[in-house]
Formats: sequence, C-alpha cells, structure tokens
Amino acid sequence: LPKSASFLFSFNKTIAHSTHKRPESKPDVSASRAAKQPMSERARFAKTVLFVPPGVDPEDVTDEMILPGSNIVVGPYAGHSQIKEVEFVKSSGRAKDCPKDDRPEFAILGRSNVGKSSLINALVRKKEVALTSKKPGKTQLINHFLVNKSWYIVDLPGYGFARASNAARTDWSSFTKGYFLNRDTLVAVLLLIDASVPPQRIDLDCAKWLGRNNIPMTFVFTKCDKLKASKGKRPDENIRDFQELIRENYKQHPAWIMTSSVTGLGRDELLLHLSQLRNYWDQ
Ligand SMILES: Nc1nc2c(ncn2[C@@H]2O[C@H](COP(=O)(O)OP(=O)(O)OP(=O)(O)O)[C@@H](O)[C@H]2O)c(=O)[nH]1
Ligand SMILES: [Mg+2]
Repeated sequence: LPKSASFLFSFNKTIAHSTHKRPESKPDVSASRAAKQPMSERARFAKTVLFVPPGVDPEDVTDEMILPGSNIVVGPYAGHSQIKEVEFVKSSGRAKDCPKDDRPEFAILGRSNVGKSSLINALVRKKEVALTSKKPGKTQLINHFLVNKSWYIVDLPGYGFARASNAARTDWSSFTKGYFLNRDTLVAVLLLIDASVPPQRIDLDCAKWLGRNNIPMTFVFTKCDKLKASKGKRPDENIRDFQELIRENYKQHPAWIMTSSVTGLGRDELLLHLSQLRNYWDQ
C-alpha cells in the first residue's frame, strides 16, 4: 500500500488544483463566519476535500488530525470506540419490522460480494457474527447487530446481484430505499466500494441517490490489501478515480476511508470515526 499520508497528500493536491476552477466554490457567508477573518485558502480546501466533523473549525485542521488512509478529521466527539460485545438481534424482512428503540445505527451497504459481512466480522473481530460466503447474495434480510448494548450495526442485502430476478431487484430497491428514508435512528450509511476494481456504474448511482436524498454516508473502500489485481489499477488509483467521478455531486466531500478485512487496515480508524458520529448524534 502507498503510505497513507503521502497518498492523501497527492490526492489532496490533485483536488486542490481543480477546486480552484470550480464555479460554485463561493466564500462561506454564514453568520458565525462573517464575523471572523475571511476563510483562508487552506481552510477552504479542508472544507471541500476533508470530512470536518462537528466541533472542528476548518481553520484549525492540522495534518495530525487526519486519520491515516482517509479524509477524516478527528474532532472532540471522538471517544471510546472498541467493541466489547456484540449480539445478533434480529433479521427483518421489511423496514417496519426493524427494532423499535432509540439507539443509533450504521447501515452497511454495497454491491453483492463487496465484503459487507466480512467488514462487520473484522470490526467485531469474530468470524461468524455476520455470515460470509463466496456465493454472492447470501444476505437477504436487514440484520441488526447490537454493539456494547448501545448502538447497532446493520447488515443489508447487497445490490446488483446479477443472478437475481428482476422482481427480486425491484424488491431490493423498494425495501432498502424505504429503510433509508424512514429510519430515524440511522446515523450514517457506510457505502462499501471495492477498491480492487475500477469505479462501477451501480456504485456511482447508489452514491448519487444517497447524496440526492441527503442521507449521510461514509465511503468505505474494501479489499485494499489486493495490491495488484492481475490487470488494471492499484486500489489507491481506483479510489482516486471514484472520488473524481462523484466529486461534483457534493459541496463537501463525504468521509472516505481505506480498509481491508484481511489485514485489519482501517479498522481502528473506522471505529473511531463511528464513535464521533455516534457521540454527536447522541447528544
Ligand atoms: N482480499 C480480500 N477479500 C475480501 C475482503 N473482504 C471480503 N473479501 C472476500 O470477498 C468475498 C465476499 O465477502 P462477503 O463479506 O461475504 O461479501 P458481502 O458484501 O457480505 O456479500 P453479500 O452478502 O452477498 O451481499 C469473500 O470471499 C471474502 O473473503 C478484503 O478486505 N480483502
Ligand atoms: Mg453479506
């Protein structure tokens, strides 16, 4: 893998260069901002490219605050992030059958075979919490896992399963869209993207759909251990290409992070990120 810091640096340089040409990058004129100095070039850059969490002034972001292998800035809401216990709660066939309590939750979404169940297992450090398989389409229900008795990880069915019938695919979209639009306790969607392949249309469409519907998301790039696919580009190049393709859809770029369920890359960083989203949501 490229050294995450230098990767971020080169990625940032690319984006910084092109942001200067963006017509919509106007000075921030919010009330609190207007009283201060005009935003510096660096802060404007941080606001466009980095994920700056609540409680952090883009002016104050330093390199040490950025999680390795990501664009995520760690702020004051980051806290206890380790997983002590996890229990499977239930599988739901419909959004309205999901657990009814006020605990915050994160939904794991992505193409079939992208590594959703593997990521859950890696976060939890258990092999059989979420069932993984080499056969795509294994997870067909909304599965709630309760972590530390205080928040949920939700494993969703993969989209784009080629062998599924048309009816099954339509079912998928109404079922999961219903979940996204109506689930009040959803803190963020973790949209998993396979970094070992070039950007896929279906992932781009999904990202755009979530963006249009103002559903908070974090891009979790999976399989970053697959250093050299037999042909094609390296994970960091695929990631950069993906970001370029979706960049115009967001004023502020969503959080993104590189992971591997095989090596554990990004695991602790992702957990820390989830802790800051959760703690902010909680208060
Ligand atoms: N090299 C590598 N392989 C991975 C990684 N994550 C998952 N895989 C493999 O990818 C395949 C699919 O993983 P799953 O976790 O079952 O994928 P899923 O997204 O849950 O699939 P569905 O439930 O069918 O939607 C398995 O063979 C995993 O071993 C990773 O980080 N690196
Ligand atoms: Mg699965």
